[in-house]
Amino acid sequence: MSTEAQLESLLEVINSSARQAIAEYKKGGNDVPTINSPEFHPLDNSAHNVVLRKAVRVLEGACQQLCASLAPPQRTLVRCYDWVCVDIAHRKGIADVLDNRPEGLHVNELSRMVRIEKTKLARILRLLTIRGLFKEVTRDVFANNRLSLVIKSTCNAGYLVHPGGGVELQAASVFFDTLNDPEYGASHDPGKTALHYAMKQKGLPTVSSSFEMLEMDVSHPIGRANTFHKSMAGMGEVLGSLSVLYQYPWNEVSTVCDVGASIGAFSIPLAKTHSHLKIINQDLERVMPRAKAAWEREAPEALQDQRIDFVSLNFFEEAPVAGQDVYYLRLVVHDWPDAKALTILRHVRKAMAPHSRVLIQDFIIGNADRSSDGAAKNIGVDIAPEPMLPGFGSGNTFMYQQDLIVLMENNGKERLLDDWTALATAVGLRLEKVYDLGDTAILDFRVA
Ligand SMILES: C[S@@+](CC[C@H](N)C(=O)[O-])C[C@H]1O[C@@H](n2cnc3c(N)ncnc32)[C@H](O)[C@@H]1O
Repeated sequence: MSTEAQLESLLEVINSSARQAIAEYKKGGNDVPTINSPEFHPLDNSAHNVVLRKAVRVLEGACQQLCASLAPPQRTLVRCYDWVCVDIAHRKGIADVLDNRPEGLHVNELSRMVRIEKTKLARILRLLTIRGLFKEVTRDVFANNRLSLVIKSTCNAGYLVHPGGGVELQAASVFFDTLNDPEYGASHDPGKTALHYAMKQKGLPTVSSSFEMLEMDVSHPIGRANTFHKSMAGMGEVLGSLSVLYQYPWNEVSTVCDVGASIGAFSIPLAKTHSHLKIINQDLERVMPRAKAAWEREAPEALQDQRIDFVSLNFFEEAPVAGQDVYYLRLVVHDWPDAKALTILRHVRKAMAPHSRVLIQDFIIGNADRSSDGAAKNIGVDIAPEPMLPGFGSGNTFMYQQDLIVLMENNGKERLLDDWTALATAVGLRLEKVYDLGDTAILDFRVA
């Protein structure tokens, strides 16, 4: 394909994916949202939006690829502080203050309420408006819109920007030094990461992985128990991962063990949607009280009907409860380097009966040379149309960001399909099928 033909193809991909997204929004007689829409669209909080998510994955990837092709390269290199501003807006509760004020609020008044100097606040908010977050109604008057509603304190997604105590910021700020350090740079130990490097520099006690920090006293400079579990629920919302509730044939199974369940951000909705399932919530002992409280609050009927059990587990030391139909690991394996991931999967394999399945909900990175596209497609992975970058390019930005976050925190990693099958083969599992959900995927493994 000539270079110009490649750009023409990208334009076609942009056009067709945008039209597909518009059609999805219009289903059921709804309007298509615009950047100024003041309210959520019914699809925004729906678990039935896989087609939309897949269209947007293509649209975002192709748009960015076209811009990066046509822009002077220096221009694409600019540093981006959007997330710093999102974090400030979230922690200051600006979307809450603007709630039910469609006419907006002058920055002078807003500044008084959230205690940020007014000219600085206006500049922070103005940067966010170019990303579609908040609306500048008239000069210096800001209002909520559909995007800013997502960072109200009642939504979980905002917590993802700052899961707690600024851990990510601290790790990122020393990442360069960590990579150059003779001890940390080459290490794949989950206790020798940029995060640990930052802690060492501050003279803080060492921990074996970032999860140990969750339970540190909240007065600890990087303790973060309070917001981490909310951020996990937020992660589910950002990724639309609950679409699995409708995309997987749950009628084929009766028992589910949620391994590394946290407080049940996946298994509570699972219990509510598929009431025939008996579920076991397994995580570290210290997480159990918080998990029980979440189930009592959000799914008391499951407790009453004895459809949920809580069994503590250290998946590096022991196997989960034996003989369940499904072992579900959502965003767990990506936290760990291969050696640790193998230990977890070996323990899960040990618990499995011949009929058991392991469902891993995680990310799949596209292969750069596209040599395995055919095999991936056959097993259920969507393939980006040519001439898009493999794996949908920046249509999968969140996945590549996660790859860096788990690297900086635990030496974890996102994996190619080949990496997943290699891990599985090593522990006596085979990949039966992949369910591509647009952002994450479900890898369905069976006993080999
Ligand atoms: C990234 S979170 C995912 C939580 C949950 N699966 C979800 O998607 O909401 C990883 C979970 O693994 C748990 N975890 C970490 N180390 C563990 C261990 N050694 N044994 C069992 N669970 C562990 C953490 O407590 C945390 O809840």
